[in-house]
Amino acid sequence: MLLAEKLQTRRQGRLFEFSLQLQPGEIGLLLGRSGSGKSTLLEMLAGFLPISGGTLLADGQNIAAQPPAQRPFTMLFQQNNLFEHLTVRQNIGLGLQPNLKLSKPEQQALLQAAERLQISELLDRLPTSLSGGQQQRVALARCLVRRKPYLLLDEPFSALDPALRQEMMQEVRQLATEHNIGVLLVSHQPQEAKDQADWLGFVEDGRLTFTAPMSALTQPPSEEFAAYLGM
Ligand SMILES: Nc1ncnc2c1ncn2[C@@H]1O[C@H](COP(=O)(O)OP(=O)(O)OP(=O)(O)O)[C@@H](O)[C@H]1O
Repeated sequence: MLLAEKLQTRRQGRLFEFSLQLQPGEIGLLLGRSGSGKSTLLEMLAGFLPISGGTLLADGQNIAAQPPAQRPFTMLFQQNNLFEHLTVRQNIGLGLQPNLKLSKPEQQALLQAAERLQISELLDRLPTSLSGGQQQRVALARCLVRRKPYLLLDEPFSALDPALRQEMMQEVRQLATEHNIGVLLVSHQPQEAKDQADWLGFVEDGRLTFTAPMSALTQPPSEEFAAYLGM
């Protein structure tokens, strides 16, 4: 389980402080207005921002001082996840070996991930020749081969059309369940993401002010949240 308690950082003098729990195999959906701090939370977890206070435990181990590469996270952004001069095969391979010298089992893992994400026939193409949806599948395949227990998704599908966004969300749901990966997903499309999420968190002014299991969410709990949802 991932556990953050009063995890703090400062940006431009502003305090961000987050507490949350994420179980393996669970998808937590993070909503909130632009600038509220959703990306900041993911960047703190991933180790891209200095932590100035609080606790960060992954499966009981304190990971707050670990560099990003050693933390149990892989992160996927809205775009620019791929190296344009490398083939799809090489882009996925980077998740296994930075020098791209893959052992036989690693090559096998790469092929399995490509098959799992239905991109086997794209392996020798360059990312620029792929559609946005195909590119995000390649990026997801790289996340998958890294075999990290937690996946941080920062609006990864927002550039895709609605049908494709739904399809990719279903894919993430299946990957989370099959591989027992805990997923934190930032999305501005709550209606589309909510069916696949286990719980929802609302970020306001640098804090997670509200979390609830999806099943318990019949009415938005605060005026601010209702306003965000346009209700
Ligand atoms: N690289 C940065 N350097 C300094 N301040 C930043 C940086 N990125 C974001 N901020 C500031 O931190 C605050 C929170 O930004 P953050 O990107 O976490 O919000 P967000 O909720 O993810 O917004 P959005 O939904 O627009 O992506 C904002 O006030 C923003 O200006």
